Amino acid sequence: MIYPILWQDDSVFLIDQTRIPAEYRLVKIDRIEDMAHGIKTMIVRGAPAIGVAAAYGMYLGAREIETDNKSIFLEKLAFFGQQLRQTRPTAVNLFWAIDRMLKTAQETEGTVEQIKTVLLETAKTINQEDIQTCQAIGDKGLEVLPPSPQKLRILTHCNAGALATAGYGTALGVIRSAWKAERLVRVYADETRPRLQGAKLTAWECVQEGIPVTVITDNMAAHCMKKGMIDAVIVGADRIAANGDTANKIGTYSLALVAKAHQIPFFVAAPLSTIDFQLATGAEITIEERDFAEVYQVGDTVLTPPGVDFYNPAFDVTPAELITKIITEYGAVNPGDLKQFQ
Ligand SMILES: CSC[C@H]1O[C@H](OP(=O)(O)O)[C@H](O)[C@@H]1O
Repeated sequence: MIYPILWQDDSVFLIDQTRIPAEYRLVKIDRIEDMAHGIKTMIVRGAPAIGVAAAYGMYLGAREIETDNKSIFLEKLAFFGQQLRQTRPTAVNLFWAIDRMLKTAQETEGTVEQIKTVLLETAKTINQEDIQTCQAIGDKGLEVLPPSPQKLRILTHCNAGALATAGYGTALGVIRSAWKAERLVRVYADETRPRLQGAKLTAWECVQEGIPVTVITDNMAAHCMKKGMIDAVIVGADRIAANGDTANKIGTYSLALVAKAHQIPFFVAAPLSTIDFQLATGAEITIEERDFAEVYQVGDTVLTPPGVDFYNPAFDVTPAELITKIITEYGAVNPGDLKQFQ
């Protein structure tokens, strides 16, 4: 199993996802500012993984606070929470995890040192819960995959795998469960410009586990669907609004439109913690805009001439009506039926 975040020897170790597949390198994180940097620079990325990383980050911050006064401790901890909130705006898991750690600290009786101990245990619990949730999503996904007699060819976008979670993955979790159940023949992985999480991370995960994978460029997806090469599309999510509108990696919306045009089922796989009931529709979801260099440069190669302008939204919003089902750890639901979980 691939675990992108590990607690070991009193430190957090992150798989440096900016180095995969060229190099498998662990980064040791001892301070909250380094965890904030790791989230912002996408050493660790993926909505659930960001939440777990933030939970450990909150403990690392708590560990740095030198006071036995609970009020002062909580005040400083809230400041650290603000630091982590400013790393990336779209994945709701980040904010949910910070809030859960703050609430735990506020509600825990005892000395500051005892609270710190409880915070570490809470971060570990959040980590373990996410792995179990992803495994449940994976297995629940089997219930809604097309019942085709032949094994399925599933297209996915970006990386919603073990690397994007605490382990096992959401979209790739369904793919892993389908592979284990001998329901899958091949994964088609969109490379996913501009950061290429599909070509680099999803492909790496599949190769690690012997799952046949074909990497395609994002602009090949429609052609593959038209040629009858794809039986289903499964993607992850960063934030889902109450009406089922879903924010996910840029390019997901166009993939959903193309799937609809070819009458191919389009699934979103995500834990309940990704649903933001504070937002009525996807129009209210903040879309992160990232450094233009991600668009004009691949590795050391600059793609464009001087003098051009850029736009780099990291996510887009797929309207609920383009989503066949949202696969959660409690089962697959229609996008318009999320209120049952509120
Ligand atoms: C398991 S959902 C992961 C989700 O996060 C990714 O974004 P990023 O790589 O920028 O963190 C992408 O939207 C995935 O679907």
